Formats: sequence, structure tokens, C-alpha cells
Amino acid sequence: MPARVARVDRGVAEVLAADGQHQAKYGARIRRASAENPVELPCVGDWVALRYLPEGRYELDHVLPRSSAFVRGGVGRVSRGGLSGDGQGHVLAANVDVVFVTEPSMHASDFADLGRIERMVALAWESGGTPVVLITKADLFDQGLDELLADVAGVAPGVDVHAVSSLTGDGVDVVRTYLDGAKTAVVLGPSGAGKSTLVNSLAGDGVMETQQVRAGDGRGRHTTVHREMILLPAGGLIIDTPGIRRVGLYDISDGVDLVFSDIEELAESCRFGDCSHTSEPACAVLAAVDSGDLPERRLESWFKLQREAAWMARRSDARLRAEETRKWKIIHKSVRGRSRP
Ligand SMILES: Nc1nc2c(ncn2[C@@H]2O[C@H](COP(=O)(O)OP(=O)(O)OP(=O)(O)O)[C@@H](O)[C@H]2O)c(=O)[nH]1
Ligand SMILES: [Zn+2]
Repeated sequence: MPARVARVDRGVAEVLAADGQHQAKYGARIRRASAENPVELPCVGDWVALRYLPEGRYELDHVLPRSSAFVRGGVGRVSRGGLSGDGQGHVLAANVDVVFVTEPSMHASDFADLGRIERMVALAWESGGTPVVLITKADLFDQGLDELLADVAGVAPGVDVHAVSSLTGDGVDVVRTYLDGAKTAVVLGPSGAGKSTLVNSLAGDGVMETQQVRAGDGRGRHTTVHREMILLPAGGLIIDTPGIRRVGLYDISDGVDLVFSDIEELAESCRFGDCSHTSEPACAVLAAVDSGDLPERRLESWFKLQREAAWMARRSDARLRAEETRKWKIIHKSVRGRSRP
């Protein structure tokens, strides 16, 4: 029976299936695979095959292939459309179609906040989902909102940008259309951006939470769990986990290239193929900064996120090497053990 993972907690998953919610333990196949690579552990948003055991319990037989994944700190790179299984990353959420990147309107013109939007959009692309930028609390910003949206659009080429107010309801319907066709979304954004308020207004009165899960002890007791997966009455689903909300320590190198596609394009016209865009002659990127076509802030932001992506990649490589060394040690040991009489 197919089911969707709503929450995981040390070897037990809460799943939503056609016939309701169940708790399920990990089967042997998942335990074996995940011991070798934590990426194989079930996570929120996973589609799984659920097996009913004769004694009245459920077991997760296997995890179905993921269409996208938020992976923290791993080398298992997600390329749009799939997850390579060679990494040691930790998957925070899977099969997310839409990534709402939120930033409150009264901050969104701030340099630091534009930088955060760039980072969140990079992370969204890296996960394999589609970013949509939402400028929240639009009711607090009536003068020049269009200019503000244009500025934000400038830091997220190819990404839809909308203003929304959960207070007045303006823009909420537009946001809801991104979930048409029972899509799955996550909401990223700084604390106080209005994420919870937005999710509540998307859900309307009919919010269905995984708050109340019938415990597997048969006594009908309800356990309270964190609200991590919200089913919207009109279809569509929002994953909301603390781990996803905190944006940091992700490998975002592919995502960074996409967010700064405008600069990458300029760079193709630099005289030198390996131009660092810092002091070289005939640098098209610096020329664009001089002419005002490219905000200097954006170039600095690009350098910063590139450094960060490079640091993450080095860190991942080091971890991969350590893992390889460990594997070889085990192999050597077992070989030596076997050759002994
Ligand atoms: N004026 C206005 N205030 C809003 C709007 N949306 C949310 N707020 C207020 O902003 C504050 C923070 O909203 P939350 O929804 O809790 O923010 P959050 O992003 O979930 O915050 P964390 O849970 O800390 O990550 C609350 O006091 C809300 O009432 C809005 O559209 N307009
Ligand atoms: Zn250059």
C-alpha cells in the first residue's frame, strides 16, 4: 500500500495512507540500506510502500525514488530530478514541488535581506523544487510596492515574485494556485516573516494537521506530535519542519549558479576565460557594475555565496574521504581476521 511519510522519529514513521494515518516501523530493507547511507532513511514527504503485518502492525517496506530532496551537509548531490545515493547527507524533506521563499515587505529592500532571498532561492533550486518568492506583510508597505517587487525580481532571475498579506488576504489566492494539482510545498524564511500565519490562511478554517495521531497501542490514545505536514482542504500539502526553516549548511553550488545566471551570462563576455571579475582588463562583469546594469551588492553577494558553496563542497569531500578510509579499515580488518588460522 502506498503511503506518505508525515513525520519520523527514531525508527518509527507516521504515514498517511488512503485508509488513514498509521505508525510504521522500518523494515529490514530500509534498516540495512540506511545503516550504509543515512540518505536512505525515510524522511518527511517520502512516498513509501507500506506493508501490513499479520499481528496488526505496519512496516515500511521501502522508500520510493525521490523527485526532489533537501539534503543537509552531504555529498549526495541532488540534481534536479534525482538523488544520487553516494552521499552521507541527511535528508530533511523529499518530493517537494514548490519552495516558497518568504521575506517581509518592510525589510525586503535591505541589502542583507536581498542576500538572504538569494541564498534561499539557491537552496530551493538545489533541492530540485521550484522557488517562488513571496514578499509577506504587504499591508505594511503601500508606497512603492511595485518597485520593491521589481528589485526582488532582480535578485531571482526566472523566479515568480508576489506580494502577499495574510492580514488582508491579498495575494493568498495567487499563492494557493501554486498548490493546484495536489502539489507539495515548503515555506522558507526568517523568523517572524509570517510563515505560520500564511500557512493558516492558505488552509482557511479547515486546517487538517497531523497533530492528532492515533497511537499504535490500540487503546485509542492520541499522541501529540509536532505539526510537520499540513494537508490543505483544497488539496495540496505543506511540509513545515524546524530543520527546513533554518537555512544554513546546505550544499548549494548548483543552486548558486542558477540564482546568478545573469552574472554567469555576463562572464561569458569577459576577455579571459578564467576571469575572477576583480581586476582583470576587459571584464564584462565589472563593466556592468560600472555602467550600473549590475548592482555592486549583487556581485558581492555572488562572491560570498560562491565562497560558501566552495567551503561546503570541501567539507563534504573531507567527509567522503574519511568515510572511504573507514570502509577500507573495516575491509582490511576483516581480511586480516579471515587469514588468521
Ligand atoms: N501586518 C501583518 N502582520 C502579519 C502578517 N502575517 C503575519 N503577521 C504577524 O507577524 C508575526 C509573525 O508571524 P508568524 O506567522 O508567527 O511568523 P513565522 O514566520 O511563522 O515565525 P517563526 O515561527 O518564528 O519562524 C505575528 O505577530 C503575525 O501576526 C501580515 O500579512 N501582515
Ligand atoms: Zn570578468
